[in-house]
Parts: sequence; C-alpha cells; structure tokens
Amino acid sequence: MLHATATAQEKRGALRSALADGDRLLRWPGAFNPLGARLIEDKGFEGVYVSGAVLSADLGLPDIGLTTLTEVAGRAGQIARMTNLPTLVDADTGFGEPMNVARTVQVLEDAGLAGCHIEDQVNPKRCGHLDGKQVVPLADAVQRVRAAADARRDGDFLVMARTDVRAVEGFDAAIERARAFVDAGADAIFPEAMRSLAEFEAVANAVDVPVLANMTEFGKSELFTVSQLQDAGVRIVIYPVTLLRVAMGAVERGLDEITAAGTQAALVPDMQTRARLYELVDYAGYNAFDAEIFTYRP
Ligand SMILES: C[C@](O)(C(=O)O)[C@H](CC(=O)O)C(=O)O
Ligand SMILES: [Mg+2]
Repeated sequence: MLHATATAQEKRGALRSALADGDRLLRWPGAFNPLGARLIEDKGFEGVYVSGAVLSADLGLPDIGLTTLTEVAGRAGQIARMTNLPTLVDADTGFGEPMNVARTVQVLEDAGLAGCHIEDQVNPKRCGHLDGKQVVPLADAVQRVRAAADARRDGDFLVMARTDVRAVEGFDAAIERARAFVDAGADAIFPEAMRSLAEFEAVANAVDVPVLANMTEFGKSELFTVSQLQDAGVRIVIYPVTLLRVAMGAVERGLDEITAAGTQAALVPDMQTRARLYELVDYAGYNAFDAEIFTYRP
C-alpha cells in the first residue's frame, strides 16, 4: 500500500550494488506517470527513468529547458515514490549556474530520486538528437559536474554527467569530456547521440565508471539490443520516451476509432482492464487496511 517500501537511501544503495556487481546491463524505461513506474517494476525492469522530454511534452511544452526545478522535482518525486526501483531523473543543464546545480541535486535528493544527469549544453538546451545544439566550454561543464558531486549529502546519490559534444565537436571531444567529468566526480557517463555501437564501446573503455546508452527513437543512435549494448560494455540503457510514444500512438488510434465507429467497443480488447488497474494501485491492500480500522459491526 502507498507503494514504495524501500527508502530513498535503500534504493540508492541497491543501485550502487547493482552497478558494482559485474557487467549486467540495467534497463530503465522512462515512466511518463507514477502508475507507469509501478508497471515497470512489475515487469521486472531494473530501474525507472524520468525524461525531461516526456515531462515537457506532458505539459504540452517542447523540450527546450522551459520546465522548472520545482516541476521536475515534483513530478519525478511522485514517480519515484511508486516504486522500489531506483529512479534517475533528467536534470537537463542543472537549472542554471553551478550554485543552482548544487541546489538542484539537493532538491532531487529530498524528492527521493536515486540520481540525476546533468548535461553540458548551453541554455536554452535542445533535445540531444536534434541538430544545432551548442555546448558550454569544457571548464564550465566540469564546474557543473563538480558542483553536483560536492552538493549531495547522500554519497550514494548517483551524479551522472551527460555530454552532448559528440554532435558539436566530434567523438574525440566526447571522450575528453567523459574523462574530465569522471575526474570532477561524476559517478557515471551519458554520452549523447553516439553514432555506432563501437562509439559506445570506446566510451565504456575510456572511463572506469558505468556508461549509459540512450535508445530514443527517431534519433541519431541506432536502436541496439540489450545483448549488443551489454557486449559493448554499456551498463545502463534508457528508453526515455518509448512508453509515452506507445501510449500516445494508442490514444490517437483510439480517438480515430471512436470517430469512425461511433463507439470505443473495438478498442476494449487492447485496454488495460479495470482489474489490472486495481491490481497496480493495490486496491485490495487499501480495502484490507480499512477493514482492519473499521472493525465495528452494527
Ligand atoms: C534523453 C532525453 O534527454 C530525455 O529528455 O528523455 C532526450 C530524449 C529525446 O528527446 O528523444 C534526449 O535529449 O535525447
Ligand atoms: Mg532530456
């Protein structure tokens, strides 16, 4: 009932152990709502991702850094509390200067997240798979990462540094930044918009911290399988917008069906049932709680 039974510290500790444990790839789909996080856990995934692109899209906004820290921490916290899995949130550029980045990390810690990623784009940022991105100079990017790493109060909160430099200055610059971010205290690296599996592998070989692969659709990276990524030495894979795209595709088809047929009846077999929904929100658990409290009989 009320869902996560593990504390934020326990989730962070479990994530650290999972990352320390051999070379298993952790799969983290993006949850577009709290209920989705519950389903991700139920289906046996290892973690939950909260995407900035999804969070913006959910508010009807493009992913160009318009969301605020309060919005991001609020939504990510709602999602994290629904699952015992660790939840990693996209903190974009950290919401400002290094001091803002420090505050961002503490607010996200307080919201129950297991970690966040901070990227080296300029403000206003862009989706990492679009053209025309810009990055801040390496020294500024390093300051962001150092501020994030120094600000956390729980040493297990995962500070992941993302570099978008691949598309701007090329692959060698991505390796250089990955190494510099690890030196500045990054616990993991997110090399954005890699062009091939070999590039992921080279980043994984260049740093001694876990590397994440972003398997976003309609982007610059091919959609590699779990075993391909694992063989390349990648430790975490995110499917950031996948579930939102799947759901919104179904919503569009559903609306068209109601218009065409005058009823939603044909959609029912594809719907999540009332029973399954109640199972996910643990309706029975709440009923049992009530039954224990209200034990009186007329
Ligand atoms: C990972 C990402 O930062 C996100 O916000 O989910 C996006 C995903 C996307 O827009 O497809 C990204 O910049 O790659
Ligand atoms: Mg993003």
